[in-house]
Amino acid sequence: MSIRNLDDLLGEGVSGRRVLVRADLNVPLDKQTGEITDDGRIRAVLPTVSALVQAGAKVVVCSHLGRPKGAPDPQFSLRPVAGRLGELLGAPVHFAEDTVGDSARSTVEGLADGQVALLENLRFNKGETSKDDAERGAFADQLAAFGEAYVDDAFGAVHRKHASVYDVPARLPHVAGRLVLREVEVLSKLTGDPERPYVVVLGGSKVSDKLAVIEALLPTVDRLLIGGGMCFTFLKAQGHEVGTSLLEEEMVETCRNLLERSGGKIMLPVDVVAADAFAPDAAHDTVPADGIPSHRLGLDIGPETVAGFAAALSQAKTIFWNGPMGVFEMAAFANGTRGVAEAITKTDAFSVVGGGDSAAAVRALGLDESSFGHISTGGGASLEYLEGKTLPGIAALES
Ligand SMILES: Nc1ncnc2c1ncn2[C@@H]1O[C@H](COP(=O)(O)OP(=O)(O)O)[C@@H](O)[C@H]1O
Ligand SMILES: O=C(OP(=O)(O)O)[C@H](O)COP(=O)(O)O
Repeated sequence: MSIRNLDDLLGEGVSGRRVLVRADLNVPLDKQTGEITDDGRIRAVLPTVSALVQAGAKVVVCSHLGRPKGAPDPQFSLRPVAGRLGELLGAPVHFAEDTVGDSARSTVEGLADGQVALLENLRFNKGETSKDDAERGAFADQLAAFGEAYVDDAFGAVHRKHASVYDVPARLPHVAGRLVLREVEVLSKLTGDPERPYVVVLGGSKVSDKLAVIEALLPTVDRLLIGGGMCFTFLKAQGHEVGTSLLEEEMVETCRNLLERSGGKIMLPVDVVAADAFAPDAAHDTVPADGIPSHRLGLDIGPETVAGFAAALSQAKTIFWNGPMGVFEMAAFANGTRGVAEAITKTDAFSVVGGGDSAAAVRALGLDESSFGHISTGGGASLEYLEGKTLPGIAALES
């Protein structure tokens, strides 16, 4: 990568300088208690933050969490993340109650050398995600005022043309952090000439984001296995009823075209676990993929599908997996994700798992992380990288 990195910045000396770090601290939270259920993304940014602390910088960390709608929303506050980041760093993290307002200004001004602040959720501000260049730019001006240099370590968000990712680096000396550098190094192994068969597994719930990627990936992969919330739009495109499962009605036609042009590369579930409700204790059964009852929703792939996916994976020499196969957070619907993950660990393929929730699933299911070649912090970001797209966050670092 022909971009400057953290070592270049450290080499210039950062003692006493304010350094703005864009991190992806979008961690899963327990819906009831609000507690962090997986701190992998916080741990992933520690090498960068710790290096800056040790070098005596005043470190101002910013991130998004979830998808709030451009205004403060307490359920998406980064406050619990500040606590956890402080525990992991072994020093308190000063939390600003807003992102660019009075609290942020006084928190940043109060930082001593080697101290860390975390600003409140970037997406509490309309300017962060705005499609309007001027609106994004105005927010980027405010953010950039908090730093004398900018470090992008938010690999999970490099595919977003957002103010903190795309516009701030145009306003400050900028470098890639340790995580971004490592992710790009590993993923570039999959874009060159991956050893074949190359099998991609897709699931999760960000259906419309990821459907767009399939078209670009199809020519480069040998097999594409589709489960999770993704699969129902495809099953519908095959003419099956999907009950109340996750469905992108406006993408059904796109999926029909993809299936026609896929040359048989796409493998869909043959059975699914269909439940009465989106709840851990909901009544559920395994049903054929073409027989989902109208009042039920598919929350996992079934055992026959797992066996078929495992057989396809056993042949692979390169594997990329993004998106859980079911609602793994609920034990009743975790078997598909566990089955696919275990099948991946049994192969001798070079395997990459990408995505906040996919990585969290690997850990939550107690799988051995070292059985995978690489666990990426970005799902959508790694998919778009594999697509060969110029990612806004990377392009901004290059310029
Ligand atoms: N059949 C399904 N219906 C609804 N949600 C699902 C289904 N399968 C998986 N999910 C959900 O998808 C979420 C992860 O999706 P996504 O954000 O796309 O993955 P990642 O973060 O790994 O990129 C998980 O919270 C999981 O519960
Ligand atoms: O969780 C994320 O992406 P992922 O689910 O694709 O891994 C990133 O934090 C980006 O979040 P976004 O998809 O709301 O922009």
